Amino acid sequence: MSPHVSYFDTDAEIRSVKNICCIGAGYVGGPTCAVLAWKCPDIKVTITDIAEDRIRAWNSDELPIFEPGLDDIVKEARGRNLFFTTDVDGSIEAADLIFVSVNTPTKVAGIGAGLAADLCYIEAATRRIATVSKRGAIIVEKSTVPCRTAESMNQILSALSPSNATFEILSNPEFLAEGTAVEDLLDPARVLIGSMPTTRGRLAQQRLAEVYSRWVRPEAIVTMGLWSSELSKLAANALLAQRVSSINAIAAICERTEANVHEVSSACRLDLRIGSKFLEAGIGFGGSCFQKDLQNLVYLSLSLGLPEVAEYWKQVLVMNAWTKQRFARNIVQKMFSTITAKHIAILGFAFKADTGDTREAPAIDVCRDLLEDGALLHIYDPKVSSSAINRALGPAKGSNVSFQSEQRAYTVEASMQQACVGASALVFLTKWAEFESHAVDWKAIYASMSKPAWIFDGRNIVKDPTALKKLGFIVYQSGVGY
Ligand SMILES: NC(=O)c1ccc[n+]([C@@H]2O[C@H](COP(=O)([O-])OP(=O)(O)OC[C@H]3O[C@@H](n4cnc5c(N)ncnc54)[C@H](O)[C@@H]3O)[C@@H](O)[C@H]2O)c1
Ligand SMILES: O=c1ccn([C@@H]2O[C@H](COP(=O)(O)OP(=O)(O)O[C@H]3O[C@H](CO)[C@@H](O)[C@H](O)[C@H]3O)[C@@H](O)[C@H]2O)c(=O)[nH]1
Repeated sequence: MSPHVSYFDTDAEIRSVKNICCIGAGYVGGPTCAVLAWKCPDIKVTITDIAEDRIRAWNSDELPIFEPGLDDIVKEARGRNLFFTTDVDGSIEAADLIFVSVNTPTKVAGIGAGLAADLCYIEAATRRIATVSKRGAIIVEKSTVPCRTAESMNQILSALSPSNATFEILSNPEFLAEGTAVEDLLDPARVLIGSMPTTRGRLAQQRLAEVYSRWVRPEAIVTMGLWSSELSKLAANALLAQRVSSINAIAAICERTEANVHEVSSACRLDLRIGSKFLEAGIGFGGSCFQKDLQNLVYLSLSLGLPEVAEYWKQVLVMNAWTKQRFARNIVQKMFSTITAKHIAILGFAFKADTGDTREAPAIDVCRDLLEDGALLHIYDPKVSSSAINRALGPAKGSNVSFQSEQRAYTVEASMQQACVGASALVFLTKWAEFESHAVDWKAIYASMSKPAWIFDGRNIVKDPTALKKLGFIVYQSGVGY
């Protein structure tokens, strides 16, 4: 290993941070560095990506992702000290500090397929840095990576970079949740900064801490070892996902015992040792992170020769898959065991509210199961485009995609009311505030539907089932026994 990469203590200088580059303009790189630029007007922040359409969108009035509050921040900082560009090399070359915020999806082929993280984007970014950065830089792992990924990055830098370039790798995992990204970034529960236990490692850690300390409470900036920081990200997501699967397992028991999971979870929440968050039962967790990071943890455990640990975390995924399936099966069963040619309104498609993201959305599995059983779906989501739904489900019947062989029986609708017209059932799959609003005219919706009219609530949206039953609806709620 070459001495210019600080696995060893050296007296080489770590520059103060005046110019930041972020590789990857996605759901994490975009908001994270936009907030950083907004809060630190004296630091030049360049977000770079190989995806031209994404960069074009970041430079336009239609940002590529929807996050409450993000538009205003980008508008204020863009062109002042925040820049979006496809010039990856130029951005790297000028940077004192480089966030690596590329995607780390689950491998789909080869060794570890279906479990291991695909690190090809991390490797490609690291190789670019090694080749292009003449002076060296602090490199910050922002992506979620398996424990000890920094070691491989270090080896790449050692092998490829010029000998007078000095690099230091830090781990700074991101904990923002989609839909509340700006809020989370402005007031994070914690900012982890992991470094090697060397003088230079600690100095680099301090440099990054200085940047965050411009707006983050000092007690929330936590420094630790590099490997602990990498593993903390996987551990946090595993623990959160585990809570969701645990309450969904309890929900299944509730449905068979006339118990109500919302009452049971509120009883549990009162215990401060259990805590109040992440105990909402429903149709299972989605999103680009929980499943991928659990798979990553399962693979890591197997690679470390810990099959019992791997099996333990795998069960969280098994319970989640079963929860989605069980919800779809319940719909078929309650609707007289056949949904062939029945119209069903799907309300919500995003994996959670306040985002247009559909990655691993439970709605995809539920819709696929219902379509498989012959239903005709009418899908409405306030933030998910019809092209995103087409990508997730395959093109709708009647759409003009001539080269696609398999077409699906669904339409994308412009409103909740429109989706419900003529439907036998409405199914809540995302907890959008507009579905819970007092402004919803349930009487009119009931009148517009086929009879009997069912409601299947997978997101605890219906607060007064008795009122809806009085109107004539047959109401089923996840985790509520009747
Ligand atoms: N989405 C979230 O809420 C979230 C939260 C915390 C952590 N994370 C983690 O952050 C990482 C990024 O997630 P994301 O959701 O932003 O992914 P994303 O797919 O939205 O964005 C990644 C971007 O990186 C770009 N990219 C890939 N290789 C590149 C290269 N060599 N040079 C330049 N650009 C390159 C891609 O084109 C893409 O636009 C992942 O590891 C993820 O697990 C995500
Ligand atoms: O009680 C709950 C809480 C969440 N969910 C579902 O769980 C999924 C994930 O929700 P959430 O964690 O709020 O959103 P993400 O954007 O996926 O954020 C998670 O994943 C990110 C990526 O790693 C982390 O940074 C965040 O800290 C972590 O919360 C969604 O489908 C939710 O509907 C439930 O079903 N019940």
